[in-house]
Amino acid sequence: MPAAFELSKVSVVRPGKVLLEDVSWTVEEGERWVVLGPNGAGKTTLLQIISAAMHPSKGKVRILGSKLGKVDIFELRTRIGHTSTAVADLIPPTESVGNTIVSAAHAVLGRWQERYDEEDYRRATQMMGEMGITGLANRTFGTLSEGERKRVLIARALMTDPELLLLDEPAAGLDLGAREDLMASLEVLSLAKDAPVLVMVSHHVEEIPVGFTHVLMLRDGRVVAQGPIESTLTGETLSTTFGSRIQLQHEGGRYNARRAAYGHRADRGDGTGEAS
Ligand SMILES: Nc1ncnc2c1ncn2[C@@H]1O[C@H](COP(=O)(O)OP(=O)(O)OP(=O)(O)O)[C@@H](O)[C@H]1O
Repeated sequence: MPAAFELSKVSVVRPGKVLLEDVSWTVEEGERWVVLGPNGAGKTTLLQIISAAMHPSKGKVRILGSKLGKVDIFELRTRIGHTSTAVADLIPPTESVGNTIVSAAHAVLGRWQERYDEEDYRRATQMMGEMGITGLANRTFGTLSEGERKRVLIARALMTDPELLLLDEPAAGLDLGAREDLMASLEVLSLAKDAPVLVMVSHHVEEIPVGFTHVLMLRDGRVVAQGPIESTLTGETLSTTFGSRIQLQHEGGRYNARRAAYGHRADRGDGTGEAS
């Protein structure tokens, strides 16, 4: 089976600024990745590359078996789900939740006169169930809380049964309860056998749902570390990525991080920490 996507020595350069430098990254079927990094590290730029929204200045990109530059990107994009605040901003506030989700079948934002069949409605209902928002079907998008909107966007992105689902900071701006509700929905999704390959961008280890398998850490456009989350996400790699001595704890499949107390080594956290 080909990799879900493969980046080889990818750089993105803009006048006076290197956004990504020499990034090589392969993601296989069945993997769930979190991309961590501080503000300005290049995370959104990386998602733009793998969503076929941007071409690199240098390097090679293969997405879902096709080489970027030699494939119909409009066809390719229909196989990729993408949620971000930019997508949310395009949804008319008066659109119902049900229509916001079902209209993904025609790749439109805001329902007009398209026709949908039984299967479209069945799938929209199923996705609302999976994201725990069935009760919101008749509400308008503009009246939803931030947490409810995030789950509607994910249900919409899942509507077309994408092979690759990209989540750009899905928990940003959520309160603790809404974040944990979203984490529960993402945990169900990440553990589902038929789920798409998942790539989630975040600033916070607390926002990594149970079931995520791999991590890529970025700083100043360069990869600090990447690999299986258990062995790659450590106090040491987090400290290098965020430029601060960080202590990591891991319990019940979830992570939390804080500044390392004086005398603690910023090392892999298993709840004990080590004095140096
Ligand atoms: N067209 C451009 N020209 C110059 N610099 C750019 C351009 N687009 C993005 N940048 C810069 O590139 C860097 C990486 O941006 P990007 O949005 O990918 O980072 P990010 O990791 O997603 O950041 P954040 O966490 O703050 O959203 C930032 O410093 C940004 O200001």
